[in-house]
Amino acid sequence: MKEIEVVAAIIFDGEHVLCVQRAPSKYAYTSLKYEFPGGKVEANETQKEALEREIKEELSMSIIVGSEYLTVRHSYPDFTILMHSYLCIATDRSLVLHEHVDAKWLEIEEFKQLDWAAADVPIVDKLMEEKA
Ligand SMILES: Nc1nc2c([nH]c(=O)n2[C@H]2C[C@H](O)[C@@H](COP(=O)(O)OP(=O)(O)OP(=O)(O)O)O2)c(=O)[nH]1
Repeated sequence: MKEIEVVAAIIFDGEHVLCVQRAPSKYAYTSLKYEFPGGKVEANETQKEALEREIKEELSMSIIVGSEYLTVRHSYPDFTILMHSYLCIATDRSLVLHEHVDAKWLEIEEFKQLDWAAADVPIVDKLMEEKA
């Protein structure tokens, strides 16, 4: 099955983390799900460069990319993603939604209220365990 490499930013501003909702799409399993912003890694860029580029394109935000947090391989019915998540810091909370339909700054304890993309669940669980 086709595997795509994806980077995702866990963006902190103090105790709050940015959670964004995907737009409706043909794939029911990612349509309107919450995720950590990011996207596909292009040829000739590092994961860190891909993250900085995606966060600018999707949210007009700049971030400081820190350490890698968790890598998840998840198979959806039509493709597999290999997703690298990074701990990041927001330099400013202001953002513009260019692709997503909602953004929430939540404390980690509040994460369970959201309907997350399945690939994100191990990341959400790890953040929640470490916070507990
Ligand atoms: N960015 C991101 N993508 C995720 C997460 N969880 C998850 O299942 N995905 C999936 C959704 C998509 O199928 C894929 C990422 O592709 P994308 O469509 O966001 O990437 P992109 O911005 O480069 O897309 P494109 O429009 O250029 O094709 O990974 C997540 O937390 N963050």
